[in-house]
Amino acid sequence: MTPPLLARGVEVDLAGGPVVKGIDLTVGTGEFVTLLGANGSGKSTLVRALVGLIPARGTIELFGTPLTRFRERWRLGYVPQRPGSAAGVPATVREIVTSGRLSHRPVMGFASRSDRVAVTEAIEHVRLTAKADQPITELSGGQQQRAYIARALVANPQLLVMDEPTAGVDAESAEVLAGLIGHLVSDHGMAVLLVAHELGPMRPLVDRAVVVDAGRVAYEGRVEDIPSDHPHDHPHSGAPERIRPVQEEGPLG
Ligand SMILES: Nc1ncnc2c1ncn2[C@@H]1O[C@H](COP(=O)(O)OP(=O)(O)OP(=O)(O)O)[C@@H](O)[C@H]1O
Repeated sequence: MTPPLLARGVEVDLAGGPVVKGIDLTVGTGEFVTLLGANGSGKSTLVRALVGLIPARGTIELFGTPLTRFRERWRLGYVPQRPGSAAGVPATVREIVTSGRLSHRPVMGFASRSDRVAVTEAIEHVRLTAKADQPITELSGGQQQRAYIARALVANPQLLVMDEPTAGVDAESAEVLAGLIGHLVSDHGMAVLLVAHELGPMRPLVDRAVVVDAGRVAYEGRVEDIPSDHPHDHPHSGAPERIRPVQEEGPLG
């Protein structure tokens, strides 16, 4: 079966030089793969290349189609790292989630009844119904992250790519997210690529871990078998979740 994601020999250069140095990665249908690695190892850069946000060399195919020719955007959901709050008048939760249906609509089309139903359901799934019409800026960090996840999920993607969705979010939000993702993987066969420092409640969902070190794959296999000398926050270490500074990056995806 054609995998949702197939990457071979992916290389990315940023201003300072090579950051991703020849990575092979496959995510199969219904498979949950996590990308682990130390800060600055290239995980975010890799996933941004995989979803087409930045240029890369090598082969990247989504559902068997080369990335450059991939048009079925609804099949891919992407939750970027720590979306910053919007400047100007902040959008409500419902508006943000509705924007996730754009890939289902004709250009400039109005939201259909099915769009509205899908949006209401996605907001319910991340348990934000009571906050649906509040500006996103009035929500906690964890609730904001849930809204962005609802936006990624409202199009019913078959591959969901998430960049540290639970970094710095409250425990309840992390649990809600893990429950929801687990349901979508087991009942709908959604594939997941998760960048994480701490797996937390997502850990039981993981099929395969890929540890990135200095732009290369240093380990691939079961989470339980990751050698402890690999430079990442080892899942057995019990280290507290690292709270990282909010990045100056607008919401994408
Ligand atoms: N826009 C950019 N221009 C130049 N260099 C960058 C840019 N973004 C990231 N880098 C550098 O690329 C390297 C990899 O960064 P990246 O964010 O991909 O790592 P990461 O593994 O996701 O780290 P973290 O866990 O901290 O998010 C780092 O050295 C970083 O400083």
